[in-house]
Amino acid sequence: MVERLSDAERKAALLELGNWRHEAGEDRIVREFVFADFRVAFGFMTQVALQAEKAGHHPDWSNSYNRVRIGLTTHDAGGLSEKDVALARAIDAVATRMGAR
Ligand SMILES: C[C@H](O)[C@H](O)[C@H]1CNC2=NC(N)=NC(=O)C2=N1
Repeated sequence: MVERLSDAERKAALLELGNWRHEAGEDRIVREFVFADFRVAFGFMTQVALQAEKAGHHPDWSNSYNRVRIGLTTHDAGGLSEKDVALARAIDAVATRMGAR
């Protein structure tokens, strides 16, 4: 079973990720992505879904037209784990390729 990140590990991860915000209550990280239109936003979600399946780790997310809001936490660990950090990195790479702002 994957371990929850310590305070120091979480702080280091947030510094590295940069664009993600920590929600202390649920111990999760969140980021909102804005794309050119719905077609691009949905393409992004499709790419992220494939990565999530590959990782066996899945985002909590919502979509409204060209916006995708993503929350990451590890239910099994009761908070943030290295799996969330790894998925956030992968998500950021897809978002950059797809011109997110
Ligand atoms: C059995 C399966 O691997 C687990 O239920 C996985 C699936 N995806 C998951 N995704 C997330 N975000 N947290 C989990 O704890 C989790 N657990």
